[in-house]
Amino acid sequence: MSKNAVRVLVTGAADIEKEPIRVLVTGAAGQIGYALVPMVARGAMLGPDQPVILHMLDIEPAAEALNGVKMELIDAAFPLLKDVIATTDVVEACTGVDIAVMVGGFPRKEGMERKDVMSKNVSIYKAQASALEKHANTNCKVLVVANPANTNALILKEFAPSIPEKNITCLTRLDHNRALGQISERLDIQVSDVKNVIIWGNHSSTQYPDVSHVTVTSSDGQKPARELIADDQWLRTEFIKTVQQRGAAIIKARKLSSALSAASSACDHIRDWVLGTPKGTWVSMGVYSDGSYGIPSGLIYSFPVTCEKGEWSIVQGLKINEFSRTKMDATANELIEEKSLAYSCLN
Ligand SMILES: NC(=O)c1ccc[n+]([C@@H]2O[C@H](COP(=O)([O-])OP(=O)(O)OC[C@H]3O[C@@H](n4cnc5c(N)ncnc54)[C@H](O)[C@@H]3O)[C@@H](O)[C@H]2O)c1
Ligand SMILES: O=C(O)C[C@H](O)C(=O)O
Repeated sequence: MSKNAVRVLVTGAADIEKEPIRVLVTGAAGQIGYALVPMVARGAMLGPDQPVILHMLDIEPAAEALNGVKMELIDAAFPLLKDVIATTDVVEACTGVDIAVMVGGFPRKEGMERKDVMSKNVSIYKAQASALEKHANTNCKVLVVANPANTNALILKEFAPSIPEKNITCLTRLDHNRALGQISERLDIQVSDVKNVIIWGNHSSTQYPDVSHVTVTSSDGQKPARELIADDQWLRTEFIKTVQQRGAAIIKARKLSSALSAASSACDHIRDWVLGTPKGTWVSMGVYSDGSYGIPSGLIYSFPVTCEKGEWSIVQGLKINEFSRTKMDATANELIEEKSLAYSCLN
């Protein structure tokens, strides 16, 4: 049977293998790509019974390394991995994909701000928007990881007008997970017992990690994290700063930007989007603003969302105090500035 043929393996009356889902990873020869593709092939993104076909894109200078990644994927003999396409041709990479994880681009190096990588990256996202629009599946879900992630996603949305705007998102789940991690460390509890942090805004040092609604599961039920931490000064200063600056701290320590945590969080983002968020839990996703919470539309902004049947919805009705309002507006203002800078880079 050819690898591309739709397989229906009937091994027992009720045992029918699902059709493979095609997942594009751009920048697949890079460090996030190298961590991400085995996670996808193992089922960490789409579930342990979901076959996948990986489409890996990189640029010509990385073609040999990309082929090496393909060789390793074959060598790992992942049962869920039905085929691997490794290419430097953007059309071949985008054709027929159901999920696109856009990691390709230039990472920030020590001492650089995200704005420094803006001009290199937004032009890549403008070009790849049209390839996705023309060649991906109509309902393709897009996750932009490469920085500046929110603004790259916005450029992709603007230059791919026929992709539904709800299908274009950016990664702030890493920041969300970092905030959960900091709270669990502070309280010396399991991270799985902490939920409902919010990352508002930009995946940058202006993001606002908000603990106002975080709860902790303990033997006597759910308790607000704020009450258990009992140190508002820490929550308003050091905690926020640590989460905002975590990317820079990893770069300082590794001399490379975060990769395994970024790859794992990208899997979390797509898994929850496609398979749904657990009841009573929300996650943070960078999505196209509809004006909720007074955030201007026309920006890709991180909100708390729940997901069901492959659709995200912004959690509504949360109380916003004055401290939060100021921080939410500051990060929105940075995104407005980034948007105009991005357009000036494209002109
Ligand atoms: N949103 C987040 O939470 C988050 C977290 C970590 C890193 N990042 C960002 O993710 C991106 C990738 O990081 P990395 O550490 O893997 O970088 P990397 O340099 O190791 O890999 C990037 C890869 O992209 C490739 N590439 C460059 N231009 C391309 C193009 N036009 N098409 C396809 N591929 C192209 C490069 O050849 C390279 O292999 C960076 O922009 C980084 O800042 C985002
Ligand atoms: O901060 C960076 O530039 C890398 C990445 O976005 C991160 O958050 O780790």
